[in-house]
Amino acid sequence: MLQGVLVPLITPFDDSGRVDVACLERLAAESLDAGAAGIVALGTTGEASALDEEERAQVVAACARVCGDRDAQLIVGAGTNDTRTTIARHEQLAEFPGVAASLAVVPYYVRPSEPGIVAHFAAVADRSPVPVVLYNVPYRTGRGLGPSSLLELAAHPNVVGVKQAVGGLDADTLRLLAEAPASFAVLGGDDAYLLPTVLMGAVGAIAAAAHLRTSDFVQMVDDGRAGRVVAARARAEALLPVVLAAFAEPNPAVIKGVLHAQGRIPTPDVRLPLTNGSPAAVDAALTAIQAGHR
Ligand SMILES: O=C(O)C1=N[C@H](C(=O)O)C[C@H](O)C1
Repeated sequence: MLQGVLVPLITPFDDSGRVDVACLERLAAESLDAGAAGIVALGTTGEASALDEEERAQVVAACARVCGDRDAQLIVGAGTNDTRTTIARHEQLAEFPGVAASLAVVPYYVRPSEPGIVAHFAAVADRSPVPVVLYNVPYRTGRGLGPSSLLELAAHPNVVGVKQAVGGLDADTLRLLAEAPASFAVLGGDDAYLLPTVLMGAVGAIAAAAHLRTSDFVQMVDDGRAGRVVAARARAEALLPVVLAAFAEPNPAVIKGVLHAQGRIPTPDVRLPLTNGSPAAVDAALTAIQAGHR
């Protein structure tokens, strides 16, 4: 079963704007060595929508190599806003050994009905060679899934979890956590609310801010899952300024700026329509990271 902290890796670009595969492998290895249970390739943070097919394949192959070496969980973003394309992206995952699951976002832009979204995911899960994790992120997609639809999909044998990112710990999420079968992994997807979500039953998290202070995120989630509430809360409070700073501008601009300032990636560049993190936002994040180490 999927569990623990998974880092949705940024995609590093070199000076010529190409994907820096060696750097990506290093970042994946650093995250896993710091305690992350796995990696998400081609997430929002990985700028998947700005990569072409060849680049996407490079990223998945690199992450599969590192996760394979370390026996770590690899989830690969494969959702689009069209059912046929989403099925095709899922079928391509059969070429990569060791993919634990796909991450399939609620179809964005077209604003389907909730039954339409359920039918979309059922069609994808029917055909996918790997288990499917739903990605419920209404503030990005314009549409979301309520608890009844999520629980209906949780009964599909090839739907194994959800990354729940609804902008808070709301009553719908509490109902989902209370009623989901034990085999269905609810993963927190809002970095600021990870601990409360874990305390109410989530088994892990997909958190972009875990690029920074990875081991603290891992410890916080471990403590939360084990019921060590005082320790977990202290760590969550210490990490909150890091999370707020990381998301002060559109993700992953600030995280890339920080990783570049730390010498971990060759450029801080994101691809348009995103723009690079401002120096002020990157400095504020570096200060927040440093403060938590004191
Ligand atoms: O790429 C991801 O997966 C994540 N993306 C979210 C976003 O950019 O909205 C943030 C979350 O931490 C993980």
